[in-house]
Amino acid sequence: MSEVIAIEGGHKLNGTVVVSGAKNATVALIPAIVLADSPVTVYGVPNISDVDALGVLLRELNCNVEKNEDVLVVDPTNLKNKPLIGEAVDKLRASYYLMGALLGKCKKVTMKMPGGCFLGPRPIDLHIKGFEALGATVDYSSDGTYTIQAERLIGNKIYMDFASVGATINILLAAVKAEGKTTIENAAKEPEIIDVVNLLTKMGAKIRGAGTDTITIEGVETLHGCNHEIIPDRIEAGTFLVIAAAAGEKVIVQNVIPQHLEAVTSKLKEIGVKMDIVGDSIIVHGGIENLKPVDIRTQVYPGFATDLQQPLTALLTQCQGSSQVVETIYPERFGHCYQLNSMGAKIAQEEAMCYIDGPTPLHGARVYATDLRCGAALIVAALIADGVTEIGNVYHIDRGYENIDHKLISLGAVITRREIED
Ligand SMILES: CC(=O)N[C@H]1[C@@H](OP(=O)(O)OP(=O)(O)OC[C@H]2O[C@@H](n3ccc(=O)[nH]c3=O)[C@H](O)[C@@H]2O)O[C@H](CO)[C@@H](O)[C@@H]1O
Ligand SMILES: C=C(OP(=O)(O)O)C(=O)O
Repeated sequence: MSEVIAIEGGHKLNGTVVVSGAKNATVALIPAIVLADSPVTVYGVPNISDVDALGVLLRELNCNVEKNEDVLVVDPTNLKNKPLIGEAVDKLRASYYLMGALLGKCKKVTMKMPGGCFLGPRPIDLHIKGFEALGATVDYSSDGTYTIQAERLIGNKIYMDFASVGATINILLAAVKAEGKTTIENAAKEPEIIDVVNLLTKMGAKIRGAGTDTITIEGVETLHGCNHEIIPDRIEAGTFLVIAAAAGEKVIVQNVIPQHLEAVTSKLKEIGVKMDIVGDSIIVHGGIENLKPVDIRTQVYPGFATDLQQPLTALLTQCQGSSQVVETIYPERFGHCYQLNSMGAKIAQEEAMCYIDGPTPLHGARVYATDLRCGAALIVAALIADGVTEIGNVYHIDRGYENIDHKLISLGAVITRREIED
């Protein structure tokens, strides 16, 4: 059995939507907790399936995990290190943060290659090089399992060929308890990295430079419990800005950090979307009449986020003329184009680019979320399409959007969810 959501297009959205805690921060914060010797309480935890899968993995490691609404308490006091080779590892990309966290805490980790959205090849060579630079040996067995271990972890200077989000966080997790000083150069600067560093600092870690391209870590012997509130999800917020622009009349997107959204708000302004920023809210005055085409190039933060490329592409189908998208992070992240075309869009894809010819009326169809943000793109399209769109593979969407059906229904969308035979 699997689930599909059916969206009846054409209903104008109005009202307020509250953004949840950031998926990409949460999924790193939870593994980071195993480094502590006492319980950590995290507030603002989104109710998404990635969090459920991490709960399974932490319980496999004998951590006590309690979740009550958006509050998560993890007690790692009785942690037992064991190989992570079960199916929960496949459910999300971020299971790989347990590599860095367990290596840092226990000096040994065995786990298989992580899952997550297929966006083309997603190697983890930079993570591995970072662990090796700290003194670890890495064995990769033919069944796809890594064993990473070290007698001692010793701080080092690590230059990353690419400012990878995952490698930056994984090296941080392995280095916080290493002996001496580690410097990560060409580190990623995403807000989620700052959030992880804030948690680690509250746990007693000594880290400087998060949010810049040079992060230094002075190793400490022990880390302890603390309380932490997760930052709002800038990708969920950006998705709702696009949804509001496409299908909204007046929609207030609440609980945002506007600076985190500058790349997407400036593109939306260029398209002609009217928005007002008031404190931690963005008020969007939507409507797809007279939108201007734009060119987008995805980049590392603070550039335009690859995770918002797909939902924005759905809006670009309604702009008056040709738009162009260049994907520099994941050259194959174009699974949504075929699906949008089956709803009436005119998108041509070539290598790491796509060209969108607009405006094209969209019609309801049976489509599939090929990955999480493809699912978001299909939701944008379905809300403005003529008729009913059925979106399959909803489990991708549930990995990263808390309660998406109910959030949209509260704005006036008409959505149902049902199970189907596979
Ligand atoms: C859980 C999480 O936070 N996921 C986010 C994270 O993914 P993730 O951490 O996997 O993304 P990275 O920043 O590491 O990857 C970016 C690029 O670097 C390449 N690369 C990465 C690591 C490596 O060892 N070798 C290598 O070649 C990747 O294939 C990709 O082409 O950042 C991406 C880029 O903003 C986002 O799309 C994902 O939503
Ligand atoms: C690609 C994404 O997630 P992950 O890295 O967890 O697969 C995403 O959030 O868009």
